[in-house]
Amino acid sequence: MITLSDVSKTFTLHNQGSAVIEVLTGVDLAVASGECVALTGASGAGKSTLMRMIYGNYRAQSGAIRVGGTDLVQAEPREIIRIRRETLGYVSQFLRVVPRVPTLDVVAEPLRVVGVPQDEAQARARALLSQLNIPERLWSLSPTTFSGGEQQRVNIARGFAHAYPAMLLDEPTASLDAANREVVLSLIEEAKARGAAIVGIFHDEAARARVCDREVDVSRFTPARAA
Ligand SMILES: Nc1ncnc2c1ncn2[C@@H]1O[C@H](COP(=O)(O)OP(=O)(O)OP(=O)(O)O)[C@@H](O)[C@H]1O
Repeated sequence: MITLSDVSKTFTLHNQGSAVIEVLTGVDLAVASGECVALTGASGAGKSTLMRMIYGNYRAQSGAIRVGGTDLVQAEPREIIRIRRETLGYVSQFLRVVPRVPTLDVVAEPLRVVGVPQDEAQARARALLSQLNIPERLWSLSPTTFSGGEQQRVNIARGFAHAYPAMLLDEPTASLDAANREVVLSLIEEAKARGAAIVGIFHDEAARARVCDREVDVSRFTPARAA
Protein backbone atom coordinates (compact mmCIF):
# COMPACT_ATOMS: atom_id res chain seq x y z
CA MET A 1 0.00 0.00 0.00
CA ILE A 2 2.86 2.38 0.89
CA THR A 3 6.10 1.61 -0.94
CA LEU A 4 9.33 3.59 -0.98
CA SER A 5 12.09 2.54 -3.37
CA ASP A 6 15.59 3.97 -3.23
CA VAL A 7 14.39 7.34 -1.95
CA SER A 8 16.86 10.08 -1.10
CA LYS A 9 16.48 13.58 0.30
CA THR A 10 18.88 16.51 0.48
CA PHE A 11 18.21 20.03 1.70
CA THR A 12 19.92 23.01 0.10
CA LEU A 13 20.40 25.89 2.51
CA HIS A 14 20.13 28.89 0.20
CA ASN A 15 20.86 31.34 3.00
CA GLN A 16 24.07 29.52 3.94
CA GLY A 17 26.09 29.55 0.75
CA SER A 18 23.83 26.89 -0.81
CA ALA A 19 25.24 24.25 1.56
CA VAL A 20 23.74 20.85 0.75
CA ILE A 21 22.76 18.52 3.60
CA GLU A 22 22.13 14.90 2.74
CA VAL A 23 19.50 13.65 5.15
CA LEU A 24 18.34 10.31 3.78
CA THR A 25 19.60 7.96 1.11
CA GLY A 26 18.56 4.55 -0.24
CA VAL A 27 15.28 4.38 1.65
CA ASP A 28 13.40 1.17 0.89
CA LEU A 29 10.22 0.51 2.81
CA ALA A 30 7.04 -1.43 2.08
CA VAL A 31 4.03 -1.22 4.35
CA ALA A 32 1.25 -3.67 3.64
CA SER A 33 -2.45 -3.25 4.19
CA GLY A 34 -3.27 -3.85 7.86
CA GLU A 35 0.30 -3.27 8.96
CA CYS A 36 1.68 -0.55 11.26
CA VAL A 37 5.35 0.39 11.00
CA ALA A 38 7.06 2.63 13.57
CA LEU A 39 9.87 4.90 12.44
CA THR A 40 12.58 5.06 15.07
CA GLY A 41 16.05 6.56 15.34
CA ALA A 42 17.75 9.35 17.25
CA SER A 43 16.63 12.95 17.05
CA GLY A 44 17.67 14.35 13.70
CA ALA A 45 17.82 10.93 12.02
CA GLY A 46 15.12 11.93 9.54
CA LYS A 47 11.84 10.46 10.83
CA SER A 48 9.81 13.63 10.26
CA THR A 49 11.49 14.25 6.92
CA LEU A 50 10.49 10.76 5.77
CA MET A 51 6.88 11.28 6.89
CA ARG A 52 6.75 14.65 5.11
CA MET A 53 8.02 13.04 1.92
CA ILE A 54 5.36 10.33 2.08
CA TYR A 55 2.71 13.03 2.59
CA GLY A 56 4.07 14.97 -0.37
CA ASN A 57 5.17 18.02 1.64
CA TYR A 58 8.81 17.47 0.75
CA ARG A 59 9.80 16.23 -2.67
CA ALA A 60 12.39 13.45 -2.70
CA GLN A 61 15.53 14.02 -4.81
CA SER A 62 15.26 10.57 -6.31
CA GLY A 63 13.42 7.30 -5.98
CA ALA A 64 9.70 6.52 -5.88
CA ILE A 65 7.09 6.82 -3.12
CA ARG A 66 3.95 4.94 -4.07
CA VAL A 67 0.75 5.26 -2.13
CA GLY A 68 -2.04 3.13 -3.55
CA GLY A 69 -0.28 3.01 -6.93
CA THR A 70 0.49 6.73 -7.34
CA ASP A 71 4.11 7.90 -7.23
CA LEU A 72 4.11 11.00 -5.03
CA VAL A 73 7.61 11.99 -6.19
CA GLN A 74 6.31 12.51 -9.73
CA ALA A 75 2.73 13.51 -8.94
CA GLU A 76 1.25 16.89 -9.87
CA PRO A 77 0.00 18.97 -6.91
CA ARG A 78 -3.59 18.25 -7.94
CA GLU A 79 -2.95 14.53 -7.74
CA ILE A 80 -1.34 14.90 -4.30
CA ILE A 81 -4.44 16.74 -3.08
CA ARG A 82 -6.64 13.91 -4.39
CA ILE A 83 -4.51 11.25 -2.66
CA ARG A 84 -4.71 13.20 0.61
CA ARG A 85 -8.45 13.50 0.32
CA GLU A 86 -9.19 9.89 -0.54
CA THR A 87 -6.28 7.63 0.29
CA LEU A 88 -3.73 9.03 2.72
CA GLY A 89 -4.62 10.47 6.13
CA TYR A 90 -2.25 12.37 8.40
CA VAL A 91 -2.76 12.67 12.13
CA SER A 92 -0.45 14.98 14.00
CA GLN A 93 -0.63 16.22 17.57
CA PHE A 94 -1.83 19.61 16.49
CA LEU A 95 -5.05 20.87 14.99
CA ARG A 96 -4.88 23.51 12.30
CA VAL A 97 -7.86 25.47 13.48
CA VAL A 98 -10.16 26.90 10.86
CA PRO A 99 -11.82 29.99 12.35
CA ARG A 100 -15.58 29.92 12.95
CA VAL A 101 -16.19 26.34 11.78
CA PRO A 102 -18.04 24.30 14.46
CA THR A 103 -16.16 21.32 15.87
CA LEU A 104 -18.72 18.87 14.51
CA ASP A 105 -18.11 20.14 10.97
CA VAL A 106 -14.33 20.17 11.46
CA VAL A 107 -14.51 16.45 12.27
CA ALA A 108 -17.10 15.59 9.60
CA GLU A 109 -15.31 17.49 6.82
CA PRO A 110 -12.98 14.69 5.62
CA LEU A 111 -16.09 12.57 5.05
CA ARG A 112 -18.04 15.37 3.34
CA VAL A 113 -15.23 15.94 0.83
CA VAL A 114 -15.33 12.30 -0.27
CA GLY A 115 -19.08 12.51 -0.80
CA VAL A 116 -20.49 11.00 2.40
CA PRO A 117 -23.98 12.46 3.06
CA GLN A 118 -24.21 15.13 5.76
CA ASP A 119 -26.22 13.09 8.31
CA GLU A 120 -23.95 10.06 8.01
CA ALA A 121 -20.81 12.21 8.26
CA GLN A 122 -22.16 14.01 11.31
CA ALA A 123 -23.16 10.75 12.98
CA ARG A 124 -19.61 9.46 12.62
CA ALA A 125 -18.25 12.80 13.89
CA ARG A 126 -20.52 12.64 16.96
CA ALA A 127 -19.46 9.09 17.72
CA LEU A 128 -15.77 10.01 17.52
CA LEU A 129 -16.16 13.17 19.60
CA SER A 130 -17.94 11.27 22.37
CA GLN A 131 -15.41 8.44 22.21
CA LEU A 132 -12.66 11.03 22.66
CA ASN A 133 -14.49 12.64 25.58
CA ILE A 134 -15.15 16.04 24.01
CA PRO A 135 -18.18 17.38 25.92
CA GLU A 136 -21.26 17.72 23.72
CA ARG A 137 -21.72 21.38 24.69
CA LEU A 138 -18.52 22.14 22.74
CA TRP A 139 -19.50 20.45 19.46
CA SER A 140 -21.27 23.51 18.04
CA LEU A 141 -18.35 25.82 18.85
CA SER A 142 -15.21 26.43 16.86
CA PRO A 143 -12.24 24.66 18.47
CA THR A 144 -10.23 27.94 18.29
CA THR A 145 -10.64 28.57 22.02
CA PHE A 146 -10.35 24.93 23.14
CA SER A 147 -7.55 23.79 25.43
CA GLY A 148 -4.47 22.19 23.87
CA GLY A 149 -5.64 18.72 24.86
CA GLU A 150 -9.16 19.29 23.52
CA GLN A 151 -7.77 20.52 20.19
CA GLN A 152 -5.51 17.48 19.99
CA ARG A 153 -8.50 15.17 20.51
CA VAL A 154 -10.59 17.04 17.92
CA ASN A 155 -7.70 16.60 15.53
CA ILE A 156 -7.56 12.87 16.20
CA ALA A 157 -11.33 12.56 15.71
CA ARG A 158 -10.97 14.38 12.38
CA GLY A 159 -7.99 12.23 11.36
CA PHE A 160 -9.88 9.00 11.97
CA ALA A 161 -13.24 10.11 10.51
CA HIS A 162 -12.61 8.81 7.01
CA ALA A 163 -11.42 5.20 6.59
CA TYR A 164 -8.22 6.07 4.70
CA PRO A 165 -6.45 3.04 3.20
CA ALA A 166 -3.11 4.56 4.30
CA MET A 167 -2.31 6.70 7.34
CA LEU A 168 0.60 8.65 8.78
CA LEU A 169 0.60 9.16 12.54
CA ASP A 170 2.92 11.71 14.14
CA GLU A 171 2.98 11.06 17.90
CA PRO A 172 -0.78 10.56 18.11
CA THR A 173 -0.76 9.66 21.82
CA ALA A 174 1.67 12.36 23.01
CA SER A 175 0.40 14.28 26.05
CA LEU A 176 -2.96 12.46 26.26
CA ASP A 177 -4.31 11.18 29.58
CA ALA A 178 -4.58 7.43 30.07
CA ALA A 179 -8.24 7.14 29.06
CA ASN A 180 -7.87 9.12 25.83
CA ARG A 181 -4.59 7.40 24.98
CA GLU A 182 -6.48 4.12 25.21
CA VAL A 183 -9.16 5.44 22.82
CA VAL A 184 -6.50 6.46 20.30
CA LEU A 185 -4.79 3.08 20.51
CA SER A 186 -8.08 1.34 19.84
CA LEU A 187 -8.77 3.65 16.88
CA ILE A 188 -5.38 2.62 15.47
CA GLU A 189 -6.19 -1.04 16.06
CA GLU A 190 -9.56 -0.62 14.31
CA ALA A 191 -7.88 1.10 11.35
CA LYS A 192 -5.43 -1.80 11.04
CA ALA A 193 -8.24 -4.34 11.31
CA ARG A 194 -10.06 -2.71 8.38
CA GLY A 195 -6.84 -2.88 6.35
CA ALA A 196 -5.15 0.51 6.71
CA ALA A 197 -1.40 0.62 6.09
CA ILE A 198 0.11 2.84 8.81
CA VAL A 199 3.47 4.57 9.26
CA GLY A 200 4.03 6.38 12.53
CA ILE A 201 6.38 8.11 14.92
CA PHE A 202 5.66 7.03 18.51
CA HIS A 203 7.87 8.19 21.32
CA ASP A 204 5.44 6.36 23.61
CA GLU A 205 7.22 2.99 23.74
CA ALA A 206 4.34 1.03 25.22
CA ALA A 207 2.00 2.37 22.53
CA ARG A 208 4.50 1.45 19.85
CA ALA A 209 4.91 -2.07 21.20
CA ARG A 210 1.16 -2.53 21.28
CA VAL A 211 0.07 -1.27 17.86
CA CYS A 212 3.15 -1.54 15.66
CA ASP A 213 4.08 -4.75 13.86
CA ARG A 214 7.69 -3.69 13.32
CA GLU A 215 10.14 -0.86 13.71
CA VAL A 216 12.34 0.71 11.08
CA ASP A 217 15.33 2.66 12.37
CA VAL A 218 15.75 5.48 9.86
CA SER A 219 19.37 6.06 10.89
CA ARG A 220 20.21 3.14 8.64
CA PHE A 221 19.29 5.48 5.76
CA THR A 222 21.44 8.33 7.05
CA PRO A 223 24.33 8.94 4.66
CA ALA A 224 27.77 8.58 6.21
CA ARG A 225 28.83 12.14 6.94
CA ALA A 226 32.34 13.43 6.57
CA ALA A 227 33.76 14.15 10.03
N1 LIG B 1 13.39 22.11 5.93
C1 LIG B 1 14.63 21.73 6.27
N2 LIG B 1 15.72 22.41 5.86
C2 LIG B 1 16.96 22.02 6.19
N3 LIG B 1 17.25 20.95 6.95
C3 LIG B 1 16.23 20.23 7.40
C4 LIG B 1 14.85 20.57 7.11
N4 LIG B 1 14.05 19.66 7.70
C5 LIG B 1 14.86 18.80 8.34
N5 LIG B 1 16.17 19.15 8.17
C6 LIG B 1 17.33 18.43 8.71
O1 LIG B 1 17.17 17.04 8.43
C7 LIG B 1 17.60 16.24 9.52
C8 LIG B 1 16.48 15.30 9.94
O2 LIG B 1 15.45 16.05 10.58
P1 LIG B 1 14.07 15.40 11.04
O3 LIG B 1 13.25 16.48 11.63
O4 LIG B 1 13.51 14.61 9.93
O5 LIG B 1 14.58 14.39 12.19
P2 LIG B 1 13.72 13.53 13.22
O6 LIG B 1 14.32 12.16 13.19
O7 LIG B 1 12.28 13.65 12.92
O8 LIG B 1 14.08 14.25 14.59
P3 LIG B 1 13.22 14.48 15.94
O9 LIG B 1 13.07 13.12 16.57
O10 LIG B 1 14.10 15.38 16.76
O11 LIG B 1 11.93 15.13 15.55
C9 LIG B 1 18.05 17.21 10.61
O12 LIG B 1 19.46 17.30 10.56
C10 LIG B 1 17.40 18.52 10.22
O13 LIG B 1 18.19 19.61 10.61
